[in-house]
Amino acid sequence: MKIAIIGATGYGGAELIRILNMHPEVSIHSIHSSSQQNKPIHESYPHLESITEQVLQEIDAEKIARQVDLVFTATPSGISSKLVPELLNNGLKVIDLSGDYRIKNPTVYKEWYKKQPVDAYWLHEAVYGLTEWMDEDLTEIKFISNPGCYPTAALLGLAPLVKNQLIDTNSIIIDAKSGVTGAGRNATPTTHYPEMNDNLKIYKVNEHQHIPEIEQVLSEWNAEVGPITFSTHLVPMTRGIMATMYADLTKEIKYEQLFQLYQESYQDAYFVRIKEQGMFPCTKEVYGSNFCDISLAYDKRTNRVMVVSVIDNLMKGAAGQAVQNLNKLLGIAEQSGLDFVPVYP
Ligand SMILES: NC(=O)C1=CN([C@@H]2O[C@H](COP(=O)(O)OP(=O)(O)OC[C@H]3O[C@@H](n4cnc5c(N)ncnc54)[C@H](OP(=O)(O)O)[C@@H]3O)[C@@H](O)[C@H]2O)C=CC1
Ligand SMILES: CC(=O)N[C@@H](CCC(=O)OP(=O)(O)O)C(=O)O
Repeated sequence: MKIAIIGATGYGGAELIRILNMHPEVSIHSIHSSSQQNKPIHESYPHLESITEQVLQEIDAEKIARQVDLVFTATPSGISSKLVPELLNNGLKVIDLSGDYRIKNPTVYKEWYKKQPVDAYWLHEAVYGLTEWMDEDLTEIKFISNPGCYPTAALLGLAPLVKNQLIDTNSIIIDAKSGVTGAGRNATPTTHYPEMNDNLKIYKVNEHQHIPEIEQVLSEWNAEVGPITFSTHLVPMTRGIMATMYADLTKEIKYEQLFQLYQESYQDAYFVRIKEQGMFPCTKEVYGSNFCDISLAYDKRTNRVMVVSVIDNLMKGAAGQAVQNLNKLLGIAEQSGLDFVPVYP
């Protein structure tokens, strides 16, 4: 399949180039930028020099549609909302990495993103791409909205508990931490080195735009789920997300039963690895890979369960999951082009 990448100069776009270059069924026909046209991508990303000589091109939906079958839009929220309808109207398939098509209620999107929502028609067209929990036959799908990075880690960690009504749905607390690439390539006063190095920051308290995304999916799984508590922290590391989640169990249940439930829930999920008791995952064990590693603990004193879920935000949290979704769309093995060992240490 021939594909194009818009937003190729960003971290998500560069990661798409890296992994799609190794994909057996895909060729990257063109890469696009709104600000760096006619420049070779390796000027922005020297690590790509030997694998591509491609030059960044303008964003012209009609022209792209004549040349490729599918476009990845690794563009900011508020930009994808304008770009994607144009691409779809030209007959292209699209996998969008932004937050513009994840929230199904336009009023909720506007409240949390502080941006103009897209027309409800396009929200309806978008299939939410949390790959492990998608029921649709994706080979017929034209448009996938890739999940947010934090929601991916949190939802994969909570799914078995919520779907099986094992927790008090009003007791969910998600305490999440992210590496700085989660904020994109442009430095800001919050993310540049002297501010971030040797520092730990909590941010967007009770205001994070991923709150409604997580609540939307949890309540699709279990209608009783109410508002969640979700806190986000910036950690002085490049990649990685750890979501530590707590909830009250509705009945007494042994650790072994919980562990078995998680193993069964993810027995066919190549990229979700359930760790043995006491083997809590760390972000480095998934670094540069599409894996999500999950561990559980049960505190019998409080009857509370704790779930720890780690991903690489640029991979399973963005480009990796987008390629996993492409594989579903192509009807090929979900690990095609993604089957590599994490970088360690
Ligand atoms: N970083 C992460 O961990 C994750 C990111 N995401 C989402 O993925 C998307 C990309 O994120 P990320 O790569 O980190 O962001 P970056 O800020 O690193 O890159 C954003 C890209 O968007 C392009 N862009 C900016 N303005 C426009 C415009 N007006 N028209 C077209 N393109 C534009 C920029 O390229 P240029 O200026 O050259 O056009 C740049 O390539 C975002 O929606 C983000 O929220 C989702 C999950 C995780
Ligand atoms: C570390 C960091 O700043 N992370 C970003 C993730 C943003 C993102 O991925 O945005 P959408 O999913 O909404 O498009 C944040 O917390 O806002």
